[in-house]
Amino acid sequence: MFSTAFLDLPPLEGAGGTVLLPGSKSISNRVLLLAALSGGTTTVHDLLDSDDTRVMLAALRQLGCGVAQQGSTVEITGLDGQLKVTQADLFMGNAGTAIRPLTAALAVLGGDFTLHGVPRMHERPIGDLVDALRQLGCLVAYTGNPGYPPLRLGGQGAPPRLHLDAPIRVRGDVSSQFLTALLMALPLVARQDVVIEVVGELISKPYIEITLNLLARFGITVAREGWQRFTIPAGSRYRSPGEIHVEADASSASYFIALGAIATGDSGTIRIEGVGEASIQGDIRFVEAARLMGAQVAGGPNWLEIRRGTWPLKAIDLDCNHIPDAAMTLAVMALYADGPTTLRNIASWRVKETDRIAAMATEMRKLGATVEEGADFIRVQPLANPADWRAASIHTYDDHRVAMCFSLAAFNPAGLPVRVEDPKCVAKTFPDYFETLLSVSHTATRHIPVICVDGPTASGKGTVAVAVAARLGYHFLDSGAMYRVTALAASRAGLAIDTAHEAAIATLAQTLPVRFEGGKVWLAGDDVTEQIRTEEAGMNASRVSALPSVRTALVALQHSFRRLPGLVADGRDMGTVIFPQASLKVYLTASAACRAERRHKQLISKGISTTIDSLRADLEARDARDSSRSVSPLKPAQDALLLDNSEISITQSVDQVLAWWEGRQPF
Ligand SMILES: Nc1ncnc2c1ncn2[C@@H]1O[C@H](COP(=O)(O)OP(=O)(O)OP(=O)(O)O)[C@@H](O)[C@H]1O
Ligand SMILES: Nc1ccn([C@H]2C[C@H](O)[C@@H](COP(=O)(O)O)O2)c(=O)n1
Repeated sequence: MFSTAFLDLPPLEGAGGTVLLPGSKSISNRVLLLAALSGGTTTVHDLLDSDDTRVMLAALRQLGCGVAQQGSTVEITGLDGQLKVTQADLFMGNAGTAIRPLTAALAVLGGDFTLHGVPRMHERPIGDLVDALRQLGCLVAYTGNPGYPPLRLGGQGAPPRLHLDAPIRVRGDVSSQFLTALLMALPLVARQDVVIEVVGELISKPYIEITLNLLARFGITVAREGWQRFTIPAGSRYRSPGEIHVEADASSASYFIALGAIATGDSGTIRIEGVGEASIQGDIRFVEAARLMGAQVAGGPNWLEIRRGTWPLKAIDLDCNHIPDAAMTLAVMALYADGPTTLRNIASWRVKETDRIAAMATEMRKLGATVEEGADFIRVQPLANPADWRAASIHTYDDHRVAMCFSLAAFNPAGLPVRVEDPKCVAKTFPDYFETLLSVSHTATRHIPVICVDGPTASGKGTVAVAVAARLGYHFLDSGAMYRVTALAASRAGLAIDTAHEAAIATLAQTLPVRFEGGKVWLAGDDVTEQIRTEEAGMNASRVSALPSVRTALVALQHSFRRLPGLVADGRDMGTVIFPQASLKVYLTASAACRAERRHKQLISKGISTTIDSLRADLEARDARDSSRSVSPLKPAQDALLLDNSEISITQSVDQVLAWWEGRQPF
């Protein structure tokens, strides 16, 4: 997951490949609660691992359920319809799919519970559900603003006396989750037939279909008359199915369906695995909307393949009540359409993670689009000409879907980058969204930004480059490590590091079995991270790096680090030879005295005893060799910015490089 303050997506062009999507949030949280309310153990496969499912799992643990997790498989040992713990304070984060059904289940079971969440959760309405529960005889109190969490349930010791004779009326026109909550809670107390009547036009019906489908898997068959009246039969009792698989998330699939429709087709198709046309999730009908806009979509029971069809996309005018979450993706697709697109009947967007109509309109305007918004619709004018697009920093409102949707703007024909603020907000449903997107997206190499940090030994290049890469979410290339590993490989092969063995060492370097992984360096399966860090290894690296054929042999390996979303490269010739077109080049230096002192401290902290004088002599010798060799000598690139950090801290050095970088961005 990208935990950076922002993620700059370079302009993207093509896309192709296979994506395996995380499990559906709606199914995951429903299944967890149903398993918790059933008796025995339910093994849940392919569970989504996200903020919202973690919130649910934590609550279930607090309530006394057994939770054993191994990767994406979780075993839940349920409560068999009885409370084990009768008092708890439950944190619900911003998970609507957790707070609503838990509120209903705990309210009918009795006990004394408080449920609260993040500030935005306390702005999301829950009054219609509370009204229905109070009608039923449950004790529910608002401890903050009336109509919104936090809530206190029960508190009077004995379980509530429920009035089950009359139909329980619940509004269905604000959120279908209130009905879902009742449908999941009432089987716990169905000593007689229990009837729920929906007041108003029920929105998001496909989510109710998911609920009914999953209830059936757990032994509850609900009778339905249209979408107004639901009956839970007397004697209903939860029965675990033993094992259950969670489908991949159809709403998450929408971004990759859109990607296939937008990205230039010559890179092949986008294949999605884990969800297909037979999905029980309502958002699978996004496929129909994407086809209307011109996408070519083929599919099977649990896979989809998408490629670009009509281009530009076709504008649509669509009632999106049946696909409220995925419809946000259509709004960004509309930027690539042949006319204005209107998405209607989306009032529920206003009470989601953020006011999504306002958020989408505001952020699309930043991209240059003309957007009209109403209480329950949004109309988007396409950005027909490349010149109409603007580079924008997209605010994401702690809303995973805003972040994911706007990543698609990086395919703009103007070749502009897009900044996505707070990219970690995707953790709500798809923690690795950006990694997945970038793994199937392509762009011209020249679009992938590179920051070069060159300089003499112990100037702090590595330290600064690693920190800059971490702040930007970029890859990091430690080119010195390649020469160090080559020197080690040569000595393991019994080759003296001299011109007589240049060809043999270059051949070794060409196929060097080296791997850089999680801060570790592996040579043919051996962890050589520490071994290549000694002063002797540095000196050998300096010698090997003076051999021209060895340098040539390592060029392709260094270039291979230039991957999306960007690279920070540290070395001696990054800016002069390896990445001469880099977007920013920094030449980092410090006085020899200062560098010797730093290296001394570094080695002492590792328990290696040495003297400052000998270190200074070594590093001056190394500088001399690196600067005077015939090929790619150490020197600042002509267009490098010089930073002498003798008198400034690491933080100041990093901030300076980032400030220079920021100064070159168009946002
Ligand atoms: N202002 C500073 N900027 C960067 N590093 C500093 C600074 N002050 C102290 N250091 C320390 O200097 C030491 C040397 O830094 P580092 O290993 O990053 O240098 P380097 O240039 O990559 O060296 P080499 O070329 O030998 O790999 C580190 O222990 C680092 O923490
Ligand atoms: N781009 C590079 C990187 C390194 N070298 C050589 C010269 C150095 O003395 C040696 C070790 O580098 P370090 O790990 O200390 O950065 O490798 C080079 O020639 N070109």
